[in-house]
Amino acid sequence: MTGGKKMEKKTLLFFNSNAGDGQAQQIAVEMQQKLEQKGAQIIELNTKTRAEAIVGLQEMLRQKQLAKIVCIGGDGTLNIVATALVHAHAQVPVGLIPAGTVNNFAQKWQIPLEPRAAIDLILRGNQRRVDIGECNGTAIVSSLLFGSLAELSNDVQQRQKQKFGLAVYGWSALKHLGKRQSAELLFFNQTFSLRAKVWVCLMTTSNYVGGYQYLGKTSAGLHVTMLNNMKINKLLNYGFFALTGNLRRSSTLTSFDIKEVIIKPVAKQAVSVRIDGDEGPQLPAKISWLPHFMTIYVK
Ligand SMILES: Nc1ncnc2c1ncn2[C@@H]1O[C@H](COP(=O)(O)OP(=O)(O)OP(=O)(O)O)[C@@H](O)[C@H]1O
Repeated sequence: MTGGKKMEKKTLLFFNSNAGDGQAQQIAVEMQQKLEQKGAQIIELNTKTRAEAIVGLQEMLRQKQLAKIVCIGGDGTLNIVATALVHAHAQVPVGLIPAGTVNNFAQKWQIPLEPRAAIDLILRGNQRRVDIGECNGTAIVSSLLFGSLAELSNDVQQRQKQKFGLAVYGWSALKHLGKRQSAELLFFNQTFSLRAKVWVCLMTTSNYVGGYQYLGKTSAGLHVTMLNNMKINKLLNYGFFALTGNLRRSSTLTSFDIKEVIIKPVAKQAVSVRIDGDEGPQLPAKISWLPHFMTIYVK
């Protein structure tokens, strides 16, 4: 800037009063004081919907107003920030104060679940770049899910999740087991193609899902795990290996790591995708791995 005073970059405090048990707003007040004591200039973004929040954030990123983003919420809230970073092709460091129900991303990166400890970690300033994914323009910070399990998750509302916790997914699964059909899908990129009947397909950016380590050693890329048909004996086998962190040793699964893939239903069938716990687009979808894309504050 010439002639005038150089505009000082600000810290965006982005929070979601719907996340977890609804404490994010209260946490935000305390975090604002802590950040201001350290000399940060705080701005907030007040929006009503996810779509509005993405557009608002994108605008701030384009104007290069932000020194950092402090995000208070779970994976769904962090996904809004990451999606705006993807749209704006921007690199602004992101600090996470976990206030969700599961907080998978925070557990993976050992970000303290206690807000004061999380803000101290951000203030220490240690950063690293982490891998995320992208599906038709939406970021994937932790996971993408489609198939019967994803559809039954669509039946679970945030209100029920806050009241009953994760048990609502188990209840919904029991209600639907046997009712839903698998979908015949084509997975392809420039070097591979696979046609499979899929009951459920999970893609993750790390070896964590639902706050637990479910995979051991993995190679570069998004980690894909598919259940091709669902019977109760398969479910038990799958559960055993998932709980012991060895999901890929289960004989009932197809799994691989991939950097880019297009997924299309073979017939005209509506298959919706869930990303980081929120309802996402329908297939077909182009899914890409974005290595070292997002800068976060870590221990
Ligand atoms: N600024 C916002 N405006 C509207 N909706 C938002 C906003 N921020 C987040 N949301 C939505 O609120 C819902 C809950 O958020 P979030 O996923 O962070 O919490 P959670 O579900 O309790 O946590 P977790 O994903 O870790 O289980 C999500 O559907 C998310 O998209």
